[in-house]
Amino acid sequence: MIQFGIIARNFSSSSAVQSAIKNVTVIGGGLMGSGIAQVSAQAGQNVTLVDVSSDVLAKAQKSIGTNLGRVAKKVYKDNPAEGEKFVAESLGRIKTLTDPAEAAKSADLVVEAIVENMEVKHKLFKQLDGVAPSHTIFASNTSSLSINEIASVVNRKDKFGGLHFFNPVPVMKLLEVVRGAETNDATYQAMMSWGKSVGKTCITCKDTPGFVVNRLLVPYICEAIRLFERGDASARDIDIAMKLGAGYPMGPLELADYVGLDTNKFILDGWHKKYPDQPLFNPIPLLDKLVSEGKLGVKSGEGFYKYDKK
Ligand SMILES: CCCCCCCC(=O)CC(=O)SCCNC(=O)CCNC(=O)[C@H](O)C(C)(C)COP(=O)(O)OP(=O)(O)OC[C@H]1O[C@@H](n2cnc3c(N)ncnc32)[C@H](O)[C@@H]1OP(=O)(O)O
Ligand SMILES: NC(=O)C1=CN([C@@H]2O[C@H](COP(=O)(O)OP(=O)(O)OC[C@H]3O[C@@H](n4cnc5c(N)ncnc54)[C@H](O)[C@@H]3O)[C@@H](O)[C@H]2O)C=CC1
Repeated sequence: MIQFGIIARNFSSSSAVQSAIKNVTVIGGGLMGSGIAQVSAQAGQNVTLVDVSSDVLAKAQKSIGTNLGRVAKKVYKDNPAEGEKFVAESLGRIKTLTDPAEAAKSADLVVEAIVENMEVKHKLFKQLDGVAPSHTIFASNTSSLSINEIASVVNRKDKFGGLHFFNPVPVMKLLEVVRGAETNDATYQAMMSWGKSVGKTCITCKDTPGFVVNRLLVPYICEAIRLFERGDASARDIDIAMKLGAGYPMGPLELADYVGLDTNKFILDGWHKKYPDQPLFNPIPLLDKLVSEGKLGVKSGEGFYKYDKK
């Protein structure tokens, strides 16, 4: 059962974890950025959500409203008026912009959640480094890229780290806090307390491929795809096995479809290129085939399973 207890404590009692960070700029208003903006706003922070696309921003505001409504229904089930107030106040703390430089000028913390591409991330952080106040902490929500490599283009390497959230952000309780080679103690502590202030349980990770979760999850999903590819079991049986035999909320092939097969492939290919001697990161012909056919999972309507298009 999903519990919103930690989230609820953030705005409903004086025991909420305090963070010195009050102004958060989230760059990228897609799946992850909208969730990060939501949890920050519901914890009482001033949020600027940035995307290059104003359509994406409009969509993000709509989905944040819906998801805040889900939280309110649960937390304020006996007091709907208070729930409506919570939704309106949280939404009121989120402003949207299409210019990252403008948004960084008043930020205590910038959390980047844009496309998983090193060059694009470099271009963004280089620009931000020139305009953000000197105290501003920069963090990336990257799933698979090196934090040190992303940070290599900024001068404030001591104020740079990883804040890796999980999908769906409002529900998943973990936050991986990644210390880069030059992340200083003050930045690390500030990231840890900010993570707690938005209701997450934080763990500390080194800047290694996939940090903790994805280093285990990616090979696990890949082994499940290989097992299916060999014909050792059906997709449904593999998923049932891991749900009922290992207690996972989703089976590995369902999860691969949920995350996106293109994302799975992108991560695997990147790691294979970087670590060619690691057999766990070898390409998987079936995964390559599905992606080349446009079968990307839930978002395209078909992956290992078929889905109704929304
Ligand atoms: C090679 C691979 C590489 C990885 C690639 C990179 C990705 C990364 O870097 C890291 C990641 O994020 S990995 C993915 C991590 N996420 C998971 O493993 C999700 C596993 N699934 C689940 O936990 C549940 O099925 C789940 C929570 C999704 C749905 O739960 P249920 O099955 O119980 O379904 P519902 O009854 O619909 O939902 C339960 C409660 O949660 C609320 N909810 C669901 N989705 C939500 C969303 N998007 N936003 C806000 N609330 C949401 C839902 O309302 C429901 O609440 P209640 O009705 O109040 O219980
Ligand atoms: N999808 C997932 O399950 C997870 C993804 N991540 C990571 O989070 C990041 C974002 O992933 P998603 O939210 O899934 O992607 P997404 O594709 O849903 O959203 C990315 C957004 O960034 C915007 N964007 C691209 N370049 C930009 C720029 N220069 N300035 C401002 N906005 C820009 C795009 O318009 C898009 O709306 C990636 O680094 C990904 O690896 C981390 C954890 C889980």
